[in-house]
Amino acid sequence: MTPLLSVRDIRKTYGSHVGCTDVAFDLYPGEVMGIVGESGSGKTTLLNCLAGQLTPDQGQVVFGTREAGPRDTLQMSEPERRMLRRTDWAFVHQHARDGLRMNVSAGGNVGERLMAVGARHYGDIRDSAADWLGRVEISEARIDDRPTTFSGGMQQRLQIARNLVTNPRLVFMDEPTGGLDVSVQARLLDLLRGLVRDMGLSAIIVTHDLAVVRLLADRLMVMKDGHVIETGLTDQVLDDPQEPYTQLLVSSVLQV
Ligand SMILES: Nc1ncnc2c1ncn2[C@@H]1O[C@H](COP(=O)(O)OP(=O)(O)OP(=O)(O)O)[C@@H](O)[C@H]1O
Repeated sequence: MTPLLSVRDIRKTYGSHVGCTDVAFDLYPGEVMGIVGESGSGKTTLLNCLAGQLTPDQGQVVFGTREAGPRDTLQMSEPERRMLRRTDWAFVHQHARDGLRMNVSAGGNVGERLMAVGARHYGDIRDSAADWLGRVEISEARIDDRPTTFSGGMQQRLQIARNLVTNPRLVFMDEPTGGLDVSVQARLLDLLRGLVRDMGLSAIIVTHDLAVVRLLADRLMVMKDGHVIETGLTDQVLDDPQEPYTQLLVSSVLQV
């Protein structure tokens, strides 16, 4: 099987400080990769390099595009990358306000993504938006309301609907359940797990919450000081960690 994403030799420094280095892995279609590690280990830096939001100092990120097959996204022009972000890629931010347009209605937030990929028929767009609101457990009656009137959990579910409505090939998620109440997190996680399974999503999820990767990720990368120090199947890494650092992480001794 051809990988959906092939990452080679990624390095990103901030001056003399290493953000992440020596990162290489393949992600296959339908696979969910979790990236875990304590605060400052380089998770977000890596995710942003992979998602084209940060330019690494070196490396390759070859992605299987729908339109033109495998392409090194780091060699693309900015307009090409922008197009990818609107079509094949999706990015779920930790803070829903970073991924939503807060002064546009819930239906508009979802419909806008469809229009960006060419949908023009108002009735169809509204129907899809209503359908997606239902899929993320937001009442259709709220379709004309702005996200500012939603709870944090609802905003996050709306952000997920906005991201998934166009059927992206790869979803990047940065702490998707972070900053929410514990009970809200559990519900969101459950919803995400259902969507990942039903849609056969390919995703890369950064989190410090091992419960999130336990439920969602097929494979794990553990990061420390900008390096990937352990990789493997999620259950294998969490149940039988090989590296002392991973053992600390799993036993919750580290503050992550
Ligand atoms: N814009 C920046 N300028 C300088 N150093 C940075 C910058 N962004 C991140 N770093 C440093 O790079 C390292 C990796 O940071 P990064 O945010 O990727 O870690 P993280 O694992 O995502 O942490 P957190 O879970 O707290 O978000 C850290 O030492 C951080 O201080």
